[in-house]
Amino acid sequence: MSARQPTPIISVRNLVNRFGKQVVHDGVNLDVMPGEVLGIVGGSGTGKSVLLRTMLGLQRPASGQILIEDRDITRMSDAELLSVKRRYGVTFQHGALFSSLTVAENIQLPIREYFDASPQALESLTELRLRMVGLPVDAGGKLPSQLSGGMVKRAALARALALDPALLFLDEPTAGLDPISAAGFDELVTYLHRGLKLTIVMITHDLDTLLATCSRVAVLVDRKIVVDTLDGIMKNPHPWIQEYFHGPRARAAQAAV
Ligand SMILES: Nc1ncnc2c1ncn2[C@@H]1O[C@H](COP(=O)(O)OP(=O)(O)OP(=O)(O)O)[C@@H](O)[C@H]1O
Repeated sequence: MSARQPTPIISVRNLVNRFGKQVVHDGVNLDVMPGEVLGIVGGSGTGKSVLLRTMLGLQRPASGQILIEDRDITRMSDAELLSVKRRYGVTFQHGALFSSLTVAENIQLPIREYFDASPQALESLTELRLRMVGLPVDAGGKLPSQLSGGMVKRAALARALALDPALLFLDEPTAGLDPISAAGFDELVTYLHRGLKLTIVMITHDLDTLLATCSRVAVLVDRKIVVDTLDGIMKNPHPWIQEYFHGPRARAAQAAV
């Protein structure tokens, strides 16, 4: 008797996205399996952000399906979509936190949106999330502008984890960080993935991050997607994939692992 394949937590089927005459995705298929860390890479302008926005239900595709836990979000009403959104956390590359709110207020925002929590419950949840991402509790009282770049990324992660999601989307989580802070963030992602059994989908340009954290990689090339294990993708003969994984910068990253 063969073991049953687990159901994908996200299934992207025949996705087409276009803007006017420009076709960005032309039949993209992608399964995200529960508990995996999937990295999405691709050259500039290949449609990584558009894919992320479509998977998050922020943008409707020209055609195709996005099934999250077997429900097609492209056909949902706004109210249904809101209940799905509660199940995942996101950190965006830009506009991570509201600058006029303290870190604690930022973390509490998604909780207040869905629950009528008491001030004590909000405070202890905030403290827990800050500790989970390796921030001191007093960071909660600061404004984002009073934190370092690495701390802002951690605070954004704390907010993404506020509702205890099963699924986490990270958009360029280490962009703009120095190599030591980036490596620290990679360790944190791996620790949270193992400890919380999270499924993580991450867009990244950072090969170090990809090698340190991801079990499978999806590469956007020629308006389609190629998905494989790290070992498998490195053997893929596509010229862009070969350059990305075996070019001069790639060799330096792999030597460092
Ligand atoms: N709202 C929009 N209107 C028109 N064109 C858009 C829109 N959003 C994205 N595009 C186009 O779609 C293509 C893919 O954009 P996207 O931002 O997804 O690329 P990316 O792979 O994330 O790039 P980068 O790595 O540089 O961030 C680009 O050519 C972009 O100009």
